[in-house]
Amino acid sequence: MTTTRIPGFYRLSTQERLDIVTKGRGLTEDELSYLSANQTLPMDLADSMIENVVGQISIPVGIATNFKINGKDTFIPMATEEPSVVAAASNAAKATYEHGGFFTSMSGTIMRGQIQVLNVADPYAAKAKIFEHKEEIMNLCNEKDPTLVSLGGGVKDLEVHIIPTTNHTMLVIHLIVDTRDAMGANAVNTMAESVAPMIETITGGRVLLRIISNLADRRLVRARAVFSAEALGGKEVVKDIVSAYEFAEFDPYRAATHNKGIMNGISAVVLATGNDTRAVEAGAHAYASISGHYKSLTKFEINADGDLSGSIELPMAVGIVGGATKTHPVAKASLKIMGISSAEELAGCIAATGLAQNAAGLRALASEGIQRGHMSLHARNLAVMAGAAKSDIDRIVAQAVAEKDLRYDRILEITKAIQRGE
Ligand SMILES: CC(C)(COP(=O)([O-])OP(=O)([O-])OC[C@H]1O[C@@H](n2cnc3c(N)ncnc32)[C@H](O)[C@@H]1OP(=O)([O-])[O-])[C@@H](O)C(=O)NCCC(=O)NCCSC(=O)C[C@@](C)(O)CC(=O)[O-]
Ligand SMILES: NC(=O)C1=CN([C@@H]2O[C@H](COP(=O)(O)OP(=O)(O)OC[C@H]3O[C@@H](n4cnc5c(N)ncnc54)[C@H](OP(=O)(O)O)[C@@H]3O)[C@@H](O)[C@H]2O)C=CC1
Repeated sequence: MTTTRIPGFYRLSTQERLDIVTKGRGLTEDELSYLSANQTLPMDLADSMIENVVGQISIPVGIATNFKINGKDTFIPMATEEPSVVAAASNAAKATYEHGGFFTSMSGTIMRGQIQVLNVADPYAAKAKIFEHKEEIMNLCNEKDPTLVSLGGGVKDLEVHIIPTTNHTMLVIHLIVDTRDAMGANAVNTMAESVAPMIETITGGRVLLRIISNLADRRLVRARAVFSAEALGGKEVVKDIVSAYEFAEFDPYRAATHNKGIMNGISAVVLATGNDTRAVEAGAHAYASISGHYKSLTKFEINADGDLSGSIELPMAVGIVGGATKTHPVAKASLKIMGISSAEELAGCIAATGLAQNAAGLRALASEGIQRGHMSLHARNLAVMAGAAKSDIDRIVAQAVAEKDLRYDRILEITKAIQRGE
């Protein structure tokens, strides 16, 4: 197994990095070409993915290093436009490596499909009738997806919720569906639509919406890791990181930013693997407020040795089949780079990345502040904006960092001075 603990990976050329990742992962010439040389999709493929296609936008894919997940060294592909995100994830993962890295678990691969029923005169009696017909309802749903059922998935149970609203009391039936290695929205929506007429006959009501819920609270992923106090800058920094976390736990204004930091990591891996970023983000934020109070998705504590003990828990509706996961060539290559063979394994890696990302952000915030690390990497973008030649970028950034002035105006001045030969 190739180690992911590769000091100075970021100082290598893109070709050297690609060679390391390819080694032992067996990427084919085609996969390599989509990842690096030929970065655009064939237009016919793009046109078959979404509607009204006129072009494509490329987002860089970086590899986060230093991740050991459930004992396995794992390269993490991250698709993001934001500088310092990949560096930060690698940095925090480095602090966990000697403590065994990240450990993950999953509550299952269960999604909920909701069927909204209106105009039911006697909702409690209708609820009882639904359960009398439970087997019939489940069988009809499962007939719609024999592949999923043959893989051990399909509808496993039903729930009936009675929801009083301003104008009506609604009956909402939940199909509890095991979607295995698929995210499952199409599979669940097909089932919910197909069973709607039967639900109307049983309840005497009118079915309106038939759709998956993105609050995937039966598809929870958990990850934990110990971050070395020494690597984080000492025991005082660890204490301050815990205080920073407590701020997010009790103040929604801070929690929104704290969780944004987590999603920097999560959405980047979700995107790199061709999964639905909106579905995961909606699930994460809904889960963060499930107690009625919007909170942190992570927890940070000080363990008995004085190191930082971090954990994360959130819904993770991602697949390795379905959606764009098998059609987008870079998504397929990303799964191969990670060495992933199940949706559950992918969810664990995504949660570990979110946890690392958050720990890195909090470490910076609780010590030197976010701007040094983030802005010194963002300064490269500013130099490009200022019209710098590629060969001048390192020099411009080094000068701005030395001056501790990373404003665009100053970078523009430095760029112009270098271009004048000064
Ligand atoms: C940026 C660093 C990592 C520098 O940190 P540093 O201490 O200067 O790094 P270092 O030179 O000591 O290197 C340590 C390790 O970091 C990695 N590393 C170091 N440099 C690079 C690089 N250029 N490219 C790739 N990887 C890099 C690399 O793994 C390296 O290990 P090594 O390879 O040497 O064994 C650090 O300052 C950091 O973690 N900052 C946090 C940045 C961050 O969180 N960015 C996210 C964007 S800001 C935001 O949106 C979220 C936020 C913060 O608002 C959320 C919140 O409020 O909670
Ligand atoms: N609210 C939301 O989040 C919504 C999201 N979406 C979109 O839905 C898409 C995801 O839906 P999804 O149902 O996952 O995609 P697909 O329908 O593309 O794939 C799921 C299907 O793949 C087949 N399959 C083959 N192997 C497996 C396996 N090992 N495990 C599970 N299924 C397998 C199954 O049956 P079979 O072979 O019979 O197809 C299954 O129904 C995403 O593109 C998402 O953006 C759509 C609507 C709403």
